[in-house]
Amino acid sequence: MATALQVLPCMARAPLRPLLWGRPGARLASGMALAEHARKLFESTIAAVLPGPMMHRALSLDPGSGQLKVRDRSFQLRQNLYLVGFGKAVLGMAAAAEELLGKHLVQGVISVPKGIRATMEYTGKQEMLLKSHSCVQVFEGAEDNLPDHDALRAALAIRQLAEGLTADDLLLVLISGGGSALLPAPIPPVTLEEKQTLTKLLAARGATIQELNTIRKALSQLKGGGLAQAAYPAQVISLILSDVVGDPVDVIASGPTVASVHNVQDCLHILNRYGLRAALPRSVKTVLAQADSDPHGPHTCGHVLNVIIGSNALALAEAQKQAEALGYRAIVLSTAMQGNVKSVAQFYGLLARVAGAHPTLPSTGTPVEEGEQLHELAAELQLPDLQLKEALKVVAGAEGPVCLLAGGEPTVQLQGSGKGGRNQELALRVAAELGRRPLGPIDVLFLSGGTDGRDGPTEAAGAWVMPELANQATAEGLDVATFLAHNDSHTFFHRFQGGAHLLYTGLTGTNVMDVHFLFLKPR
Ligand SMILES: Nc1ncnc2c1ncn2[C@@H]1O[C@H](COP(=O)(O)OP(=O)(O)OP(=O)(O)O)[C@@H](O)[C@H]1O
Ligand SMILES: O=C(O)[C@H](O)CO
Repeated sequence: MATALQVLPCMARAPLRPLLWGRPGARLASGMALAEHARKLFESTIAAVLPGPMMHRALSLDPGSGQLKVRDRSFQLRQNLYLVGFGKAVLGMAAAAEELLGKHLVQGVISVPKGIRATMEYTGKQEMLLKSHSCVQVFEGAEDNLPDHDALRAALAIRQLAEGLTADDLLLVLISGGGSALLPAPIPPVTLEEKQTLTKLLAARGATIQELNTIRKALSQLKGGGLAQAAYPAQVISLILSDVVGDPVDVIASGPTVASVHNVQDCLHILNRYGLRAALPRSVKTVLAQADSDPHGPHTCGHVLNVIIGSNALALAEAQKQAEALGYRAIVLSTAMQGNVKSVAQFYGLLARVAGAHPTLPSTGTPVEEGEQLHELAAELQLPDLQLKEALKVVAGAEGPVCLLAGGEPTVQLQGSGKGGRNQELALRVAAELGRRPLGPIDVLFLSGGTDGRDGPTEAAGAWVMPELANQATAEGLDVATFLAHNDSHTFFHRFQGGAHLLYTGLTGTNVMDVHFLFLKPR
């Protein structure tokens, strides 16, 4: 009731659009349509970045001559092809490589997430599976995206294969996000457990992926160019599916085929920043002390071709096409959504508010103020490719519904011990922002989903929300703020409306970061 009353003044100042609030039933129907569109769009976005199509785009083989073309480079195949891979998308990438290059393939080893083959079999995704008598050995490990002994065994098998190669051989390296956890080979005396603890602490304290992977590289035999070095003098082709903003090849999966440019000072700064330097285990200190005298020098990677074959930008380009096919004016806001999840949520909240209030802009002070806040926040977030003005122009000029698309990876600083993930936490925070004050005469839906299908250590890929959520939750006895304070977004969504707002895809077999969709539909 209070909400409806607060909305009225805003309606009175909105002369540019017909304001049809509709009966509650009609509003619900409109909400349902948005939710259906959101789910559809999420599914088709993921389908666009499945490994097979991207591998086929990057590679071609002339069956007569055995010439393999990768972008504008040619390589001669003559039963001299070896394959290694690690990452959440690597099973499907390996299956595509086997299909394309199988008769030249001598041997392979890949390290992929636990349970991924069973998931692909169960969901009938045959194209993601290797042949039954494949020469590629599969290791499954890194449950919950943490390095474990299975992943360590895989890393050692990969190292052994690489070290056995000669100058006549060609090593195809398949890399995707999640590769760091699936290729752990700590430099002794650092143990797997010590590395696991350190990376977990850094991640929980909000370290960026660049910072996290700088430390991982310094403590690893294979990261930071170590794998390329092990494979020398064989030629190395790395095909990389990017899950990092800006597609930096030295950061994705900690750059095992890219020489590291970081030194000990960089590592110590990072450890200092997160208050971890004082409590470092002796083994880590020992390895860092040795690091500068034994770098994986830049000269070690001249034999490598690193190629990005897919990214978040590709996924969003497809999402834009699909959204337009569903009848929305669509625009990609950014492929580099980074920063604290709280600020990112505030950004989307303000964006929806400014977009919703747009018709009232000339006649009221408040939305102008919010417009300024939005621009200030955008500047603070430092999103290099943000198309904010263009997006607001699209909203202003649109006759019908609009879909704003973005991708990236905000950071969560864990404070509570609840169960959640980046996407679910972002969605819940956006719901809280949207529910703070009434919006203009529009229906709004926000979706945040991880393209790998797993949001943090949960079974869900993400969640979708609408402005009514906070009030509806209160009516169900669920307090959004309390769940947020404990980083317990998954528990919240699991309980709220029987889990209806959760996105479940299962492991998708790909990984190009997260996608965010903001649907705005004038009433
Ligand atoms: N309870 C929680 N609430 C919110 N976020 C969480 C929670 N627990 C973990 N996270 C976040 O989940 C992230 C890890 O998620 P996930 O395992 O999906 O990794 P990822 O970053 O997608 O992995 P990769 O980049 O290696 O593919 C971390 O950023 C962590 O802060
Ligand atoms: O594996 C990793 O390091 C992250 O997914 C970034 O690529």
